[in-house]
Amino acid sequence: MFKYTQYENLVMTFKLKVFKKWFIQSSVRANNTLNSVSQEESGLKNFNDIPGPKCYPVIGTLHKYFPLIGDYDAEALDKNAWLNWRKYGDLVKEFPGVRLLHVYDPDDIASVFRQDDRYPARRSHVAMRDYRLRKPDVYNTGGLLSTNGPEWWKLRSTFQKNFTSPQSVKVHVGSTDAIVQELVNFIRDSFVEGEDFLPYLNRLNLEVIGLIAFNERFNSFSDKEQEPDSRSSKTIAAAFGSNSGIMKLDKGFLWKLFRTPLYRQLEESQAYLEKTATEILLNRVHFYETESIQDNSLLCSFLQQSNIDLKDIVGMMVDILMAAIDTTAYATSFALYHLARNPECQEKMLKEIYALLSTKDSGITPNIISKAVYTRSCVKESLRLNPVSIGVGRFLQKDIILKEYLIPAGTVIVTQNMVASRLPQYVRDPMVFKPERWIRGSPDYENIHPFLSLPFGFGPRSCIARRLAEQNMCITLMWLLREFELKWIGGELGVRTLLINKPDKQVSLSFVSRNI
Ligand code: HEM
Repeated sequence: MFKYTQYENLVMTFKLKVFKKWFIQSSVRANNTLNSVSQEESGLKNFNDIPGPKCYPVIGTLHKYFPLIGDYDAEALDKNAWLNWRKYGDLVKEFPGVRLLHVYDPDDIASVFRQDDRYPARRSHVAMRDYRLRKPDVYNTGGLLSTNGPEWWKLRSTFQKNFTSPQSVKVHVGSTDAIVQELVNFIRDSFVEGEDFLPYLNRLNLEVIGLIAFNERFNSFSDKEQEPDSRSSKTIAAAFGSNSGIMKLDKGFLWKLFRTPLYRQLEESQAYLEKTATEILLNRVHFYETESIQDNSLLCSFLQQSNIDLKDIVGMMVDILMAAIDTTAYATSFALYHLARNPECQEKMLKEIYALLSTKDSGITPNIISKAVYTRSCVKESLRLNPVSIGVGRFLQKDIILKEYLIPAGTVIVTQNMVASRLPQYVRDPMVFKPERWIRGSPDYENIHPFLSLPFGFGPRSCIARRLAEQNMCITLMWLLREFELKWIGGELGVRTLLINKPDKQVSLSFVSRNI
């Protein structure tokens, strides 16, 4: 009979322990979750061991954001993120009121998205959600931006049909083209060199989204509408007023106790957007009832679906006004900045435009956009260097593993794509604006990690209007370059991180007519 010696017993126990650890770790890796497995047994490292700034009871790492004593600037999150990466590495934990993890390595970013839930969640727009849920006469939900879970999917699947399909986006090329011509005429007739160009890009994008989404013209380039108390000026201000407070309110808690000035700013700007949306909606409902005329607007398509509640349409219209104007205007500002500062890229893009748009009378078509490879690469490259958001936020709904650490459910993840996209280990000469790096067949083509630059997010929760936004940017850039030589007459342009990344200085462009 086989007899264990003491020594054999010890070896067997050790082997069993190693096997158990290996078995648990590999089953965890296979399932990518740890729901039923004790972390200690798995040998995974604890979340609290992830490096990060010092955390105190109650305030966590919020002290870093306090004026005077803190070394973080709440409006320079890109810089904070870069400093954190230098100091702590590829994973950085923080506790600014919630358990937060910054993720820099694109392999880890891929891992976050691959392990994402069926209903990917974000923890953002919390105060806006609170505001909307307190107005059940106007809204059914907190809206697409702030809602999570099956309720989010119900909204998303209802509204996304006409946003996302290539066919439904191409329908809007002609109308966008016509509005960009209004901007071109405005620059020729009225733009004064030295003025900030950003407000006019806001007007352009209000006009474009007004027409595409609601079949509504704001006439924002008219003298009357340029007045501060006009409908277009107030709508643009309300969209900014809503967006600019979101992130600070997400981090804070005082607004839960009383109406802080920032919460009141949010209330007022939401109320204005809501008023604009409701007026447009009521006009349209009446119009469609009496005229039964069809148009290509998103609103018309929403109204054609019998199962949509009008309150959900109001919520979606407000979300559109909030999400469309500043984002596209900032993204276009940075693209113009990079093109103006890189005359050789401007030349190449112009060559492509001349080949595709031989005369000024030719309109841009979907076919032209699909052939405008260099233009599209300029958009991509500009969004790599200057994405509208520093990264993508996700609220973990199950435990996941990153770099041998157990990241528990309930953690807020921020993928730091902007910082990573500017690191030499991932991109050659990362700070150089080089559209060719995206063009297959070009000697400068680089096989860039697919999770490095994610300006529109990723997966089922990614930007609902990605195609539309890219199309609008291409049309704007093509006409501005076709008509004018761009020169940058300002200083280096950085970002203010106000949920979305606003240029930190005025957009100082000189437009020299080409007359060809
Ligand atoms: C260059 C312009 C734009 C950029 C860079 C951009 C970027 C983004 C990003 C990064 C997200 C979060 C994605 C994620 O969590 O995975 C997002 C979400 C969203 N965007 Fe955009 N966006 C742009 C333009 C627009 C426009 C024009 C609209 C509306 C017409 C819009 C509507 C939305 C909405 C409603 C969401 C929330 C989607 C959801 O939660 O299901 N965006 N966008």
